[in-house]
Amino acid sequence: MSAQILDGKATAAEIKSDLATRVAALKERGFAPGLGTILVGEDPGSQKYVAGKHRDCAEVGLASIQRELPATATQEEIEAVVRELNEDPACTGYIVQLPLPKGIDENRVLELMDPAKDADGLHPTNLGRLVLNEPAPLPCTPNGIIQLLRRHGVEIKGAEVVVVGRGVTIGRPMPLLLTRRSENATVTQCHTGTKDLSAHLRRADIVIAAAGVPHLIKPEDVKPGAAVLDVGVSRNEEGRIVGDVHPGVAEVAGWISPNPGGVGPMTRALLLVNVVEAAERAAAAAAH
Ligand SMILES: Nc1nc2c(c(=O)[nH]1)N[C@@H](CN(C=O)c1ccc(C(=O)N[C@@H](CCC(=O)O)C(=O)O)cc1)CN2
Repeated sequence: MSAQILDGKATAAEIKSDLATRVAALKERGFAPGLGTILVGEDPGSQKYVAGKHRDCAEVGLASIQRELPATATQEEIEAVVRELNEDPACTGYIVQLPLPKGIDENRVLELMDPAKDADGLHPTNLGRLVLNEPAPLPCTPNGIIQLLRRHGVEIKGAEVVVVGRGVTIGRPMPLLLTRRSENATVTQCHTGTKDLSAHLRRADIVIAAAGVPHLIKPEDVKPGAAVLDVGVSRNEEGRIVGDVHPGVAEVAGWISPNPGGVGPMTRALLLVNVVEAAERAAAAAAH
């Protein structure tokens, strides 16, 4: 068997094309949404992701506002930029690129953001709204994974899903999205403390691998026909991405997301969705 591809690049392109039409409609009504980014330090991966977010903005017609600080920036200097974007009317949504340099209290920075401008859905208020089933911007990677599965016709309802990882951007929020009534999946969350990861994986209809451990998921761990999403980003000596999923898994799985070209482009597209949806809500509120 050779798995079908969950093509994130093509799916993200479809989403962006729809967003371009919606942004043009907002502009005609006098609303010009803009995405802000705060990047601290010179991590090449983070620089690349942020550059990609601004390219996407240009593609769909969103304004973009970039703030860059050196790796030596203090907590106070970063918080000053957060306050500035909270007040800037041209910036209708923004993100703080993670991770922040060592020594910076990431949670304090996220908590200082205006939740109404939180384009990542990672502010504690918005994560709380998600828990309470209230409308909120959804965390971009988990939402990107759901959209990727839906658009390829992979059945989520009733599926046994194993999420490997418990980080703030993917592992923690992923089960919250999957267990909403609209998805109705049954989720097992695995992590470094899980005793027999392989036993959990072999039962899964859908595997979401976000551990950051190169080739952690082997062909013998995967149930034949399962959908396997690789969100792991490690780099080899040449700087190339090595995912959490061993290439041999493609011979066993029914569906597989390439890495790169799978979940990454979806993360970026769903970020734009959050910005456009917030602007559409503001436009609707102004009309009443
Ligand atoms: N504030 C946030 N920080 C981080 C997030 C996040 O969602 N919000 N997630 C990751 C990084 N990330 C988004 O910021 C991200 C990761 C990967 C990609 C992407 O398009 N990857 C390409 C490959 C690019 C490459 O060659 O390196 C792909 O998968 O095809 C976009 C965004 C951590 N930080």
